[in-house]
Amino acid sequence: MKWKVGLIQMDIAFGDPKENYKRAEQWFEKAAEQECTLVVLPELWTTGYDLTRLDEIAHYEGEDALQFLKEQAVKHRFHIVGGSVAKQTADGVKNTMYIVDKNGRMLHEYSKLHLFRLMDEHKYLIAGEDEARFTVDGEEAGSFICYDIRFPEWLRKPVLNGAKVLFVVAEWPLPRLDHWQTLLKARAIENQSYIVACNRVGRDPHNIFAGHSMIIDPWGTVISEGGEGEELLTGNVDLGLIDEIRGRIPVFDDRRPDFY
Ligand SMILES: NC(=O)CCC(=O)C(=O)O
Repeated sequence: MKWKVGLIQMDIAFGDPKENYKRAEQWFEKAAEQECTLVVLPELWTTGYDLTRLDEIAHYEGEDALQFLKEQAVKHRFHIVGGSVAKQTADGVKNTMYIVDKNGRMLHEYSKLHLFRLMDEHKYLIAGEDEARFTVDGEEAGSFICYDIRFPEWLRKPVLNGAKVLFVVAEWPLPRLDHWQTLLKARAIENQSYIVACNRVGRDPHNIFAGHSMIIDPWGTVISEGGEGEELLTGNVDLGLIDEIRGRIPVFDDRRPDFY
């Protein structure tokens, strides 16, 4: 399977879903012009980290955000890894990613497993308990949200069940840009998998965000990397490369799971 992926490295209007829908719609137009076949949005792309106003701005059961993603996918005939949105549930608000295919079918829902205390997530959000593994175009993949990438054992899990590409959506601040780049490269190399990671840019009242969205191949080579401004970052993902790399260094055959 080959995809032309488009990473929407956008700025996000703080606490203003209506404005962010408009912006996302324009980015989707650009992705269609570039003939992308799979498009990725960043974390919390409708609200940003306006956590104190979630009562007002979180999406009731995620419904309107999911509907928007489905319509855009059908309109442009591409798959969408829908970043994440603040989903209001009966138990509290989750940081939730939706993945929809080009026919407007929801393929997968994943809520962030690891809440990031440094940005107060633990005070306003509840953690998810979903599996990270899903299938798109018949290919196994994994879904992760930002801080999740610091937990290698969590990214390993879908890979041990066949995942070849790991999608990451983020609002990762600039002061830890080197962590972002290093962790993503390590996750690609150790898992011999593609990493497709979309980060936001711009600033909110508390943070400046790093951009530097990345597409990394299973050898750890960075195929495309964004700068620190808004852009649609594109690159080709060829899942045929996975078997070649895993054959070159057979890490998965050489594991000693009896010891760990
Ligand atoms: N939104 C996040 O989860 C940020 C994670 C982060 O910045 C980190 O250093 O980890």
